[in-house]
Amino acid sequence: MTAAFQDFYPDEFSHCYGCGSQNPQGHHLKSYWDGEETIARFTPDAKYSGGVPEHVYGGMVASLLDCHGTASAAAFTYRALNREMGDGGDPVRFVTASLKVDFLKPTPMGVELVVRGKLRSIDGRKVWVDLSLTGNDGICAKGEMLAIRLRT
Ligand SMILES: CCCCCCCCCC(=O)SCCNC(=O)CCNC(=O)[C@H](O)C(C)(C)COP(=O)(O)OP(=O)(O)OC[C@H]1O[C@@H](n2cnc3c(N)ncnc32)[C@H](O)[C@@H]1OP(=O)(O)O
Repeated sequence: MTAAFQDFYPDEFSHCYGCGSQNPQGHHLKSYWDGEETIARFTPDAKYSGGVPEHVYGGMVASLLDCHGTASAAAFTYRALNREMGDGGDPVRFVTASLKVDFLKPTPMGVELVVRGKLRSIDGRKVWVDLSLTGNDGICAKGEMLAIRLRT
């Protein structure tokens, strides 16, 4: 089975509620390559409802974009450096500096959501990632992230 980007985060940095393997209460989001883009799939539990039970609340949508975006920034950077995650070199780690979310339509509950990341640009430690979240009837949200590479 293919390892997810998050599987390569060092344990001491894997406590994120959205994607950390060391957080037993968290969502454990997993991000992968899909050609030149990145992809993650997630089906929120019914307790993450928005105004009505049929819709997912916006914080969950933003959280999925957030975690997939930083993982994608790391993956894009490894690829740009012609490196592999887990290659034994200095780990490439990112945090979110800025995340803009456009909520285009309600996100449906009870279906698998698909989150995609596309590299816009890499400028030194700054990586811009374009994000989208799709339900069963098209794109529900779009995001723009500026991720910053942590100094090692
Ligand atoms: C840890 C590894 C695993 C992580 C996995 C889980 C991640 C899940 C996603 C998250 O939820 S991350 C948590 C939410 N994010 C944070 O808590 C980050 C808080 N902010 C910081 O720690 C610092 O502000 C940050 C590391 C982002 C930047 O501080 P630095 O001192 O390293 O860099 P600096 O302030 O010099 O900024 C670097 C460049 O980015 C630019 N920049 C920083 N913040 C910006 C911003 N908000 N908007 C636009 N540009 C920004 C800044 O202008 C500068 O541009 P230039 O190089 O061109 O001069």
